[in-house]
Amino acid sequence: MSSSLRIFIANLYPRCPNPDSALGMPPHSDHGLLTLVIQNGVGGLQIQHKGVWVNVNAIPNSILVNTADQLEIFSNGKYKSVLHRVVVNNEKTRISIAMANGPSGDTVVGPAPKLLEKRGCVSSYAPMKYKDYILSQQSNQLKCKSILEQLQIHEEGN
Ligand SMILES: O=C(O)CCC(=O)C(=O)O
Ligand SMILES: [Fe+2]
Repeated sequence: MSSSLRIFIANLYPRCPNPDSALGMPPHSDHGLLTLVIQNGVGGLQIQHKGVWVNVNAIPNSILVNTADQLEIFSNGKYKSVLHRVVVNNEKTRISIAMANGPSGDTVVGPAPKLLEKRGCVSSYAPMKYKDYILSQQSNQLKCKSILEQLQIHEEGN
């Protein structure tokens, strides 16, 4: 991969009078390889672990690194992209800055051939051009891992 695509996202979650009936950001996984996140010390980010939403209590002055969809595809599922969401609270405003890092938009991403060869396994994901992946995800309005699931190849008879 000779170049990369980096998307800079600034998120503002104002305090909410009724936090139990609102979400700052719905459950989703990020489209790239790795996402770097910094935030203003106000919690709200949660990741799904074994079906349960877990608070991410960010360490002050740290950069959080989230695994994203192209990494899951490239590693043929070894590194799963993390499903996450943001909840709001009625006391403080959360601000976060996310830097999504991926290959160039024209890169067709599929499982790494050498990895498949070494492990003697078949591809579990259909290849797709990264920019088409982003467009599909955006037209689908952050619905969990729906685009990734569409690319998954399920072996018959298992
Ligand atoms: O506010 C956060 O920590 C998460 C932001 C996020 O998930 C995103 O921008 O994709
Ligand atoms: Fe995200």
